Amino acid sequence: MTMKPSPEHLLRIGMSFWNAKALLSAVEFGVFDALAETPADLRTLRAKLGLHERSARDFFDALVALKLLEREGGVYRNTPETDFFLVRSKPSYVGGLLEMANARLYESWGRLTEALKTGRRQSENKEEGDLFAALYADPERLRGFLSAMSGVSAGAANAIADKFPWKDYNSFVDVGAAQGMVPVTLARAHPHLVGVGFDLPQVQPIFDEFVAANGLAARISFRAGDFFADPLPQADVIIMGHILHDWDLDQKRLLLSKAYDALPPGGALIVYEALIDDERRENAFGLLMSLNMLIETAGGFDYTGADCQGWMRAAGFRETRVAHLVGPDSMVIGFK
Ligand SMILES: C[S@@+](CC[C@H](N)C(=O)[O-])C[C@H]1O[C@@H](n2cnc3c(N)ncnc32)[C@H](O)[C@@H]1O
Repeated sequence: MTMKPSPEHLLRIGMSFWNAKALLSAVEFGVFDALAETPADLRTLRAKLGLHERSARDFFDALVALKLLEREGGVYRNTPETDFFLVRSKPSYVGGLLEMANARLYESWGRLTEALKTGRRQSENKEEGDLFAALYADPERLRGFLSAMSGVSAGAANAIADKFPWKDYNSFVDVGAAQGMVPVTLARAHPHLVGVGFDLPQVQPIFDEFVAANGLAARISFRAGDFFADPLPQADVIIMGHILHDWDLDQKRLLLSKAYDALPPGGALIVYEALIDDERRENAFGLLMSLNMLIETAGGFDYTGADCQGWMRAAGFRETRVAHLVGPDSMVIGFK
């Protein structure tokens, strides 16, 4: 029997921006924050959030249908998942990434066709080559970006804490540490570790605030620097998360060789990203992340575990291996 073809898969993908934008607007309105305070009926919730009456009911019920809210007897409440991950006041909040997607990426991705034609980045200040210079000129955007990075790296940070043999090492440097999610997670999980977050000087106040709020200022410090202009701080383990994909191949190789120089013999480099699978056909998130680098950066691109191991070997690392972390994320470890 031949299967009747169905357009369902195509239409679901083609229209999935509807789902995405409904969630992004819900985060922007603070729907999950409001319902964490108290579950509410349509009238109360609409008034609290300031929505026009025309489509408020459709909006909230669409969120119910998307399994982002629950509704019982006309009263809306968060699902366990949205209550844990999308309430701003909770330490488990990962909505910074969605806030950034809403405020920046949604619009820039509207120019994907243009980016694919020209090879040129499309996010704000298109003419400026460096994403970070463009981002960090505006303190609001800087804070939003750094908190978004915590959302991106929270799951990977826990998995790195579990899956790397930390008992054999005493110190680490997280290169391009952003708000400090990885240093905080590692220090919390392994009380013998001391760590440094290395990043551009503008990042320091936001990093220090996050580390202090987690009670870890005694074991985690910040070092300001530019990883292209300055040597990297020395430590037993160097971590680079979502760093290499921002840069072109020569810059990637330069950063890997700087990491090699900063490690002692026996030291380790951990690179983690949404690594593309070696066959380049499974990890759609990794491949789309690479397109996101087209949208966001002058020459960045994502890569496979095999690519990264090859560059590490060329930089001098004697042994390399790839380990899956969580979801689309994997790490490549290089031992000096
Ligand atoms: C994409 S974010 C990754 C953040 C974090 N490692 C993670 O995985 O969530 C890149 C980080 O690199 C930092 N960065 C960019 N250019 C830098 C430079 N030249 N020197 C030091 N840090 C830099 C940015 O400030 C930002 O925190």
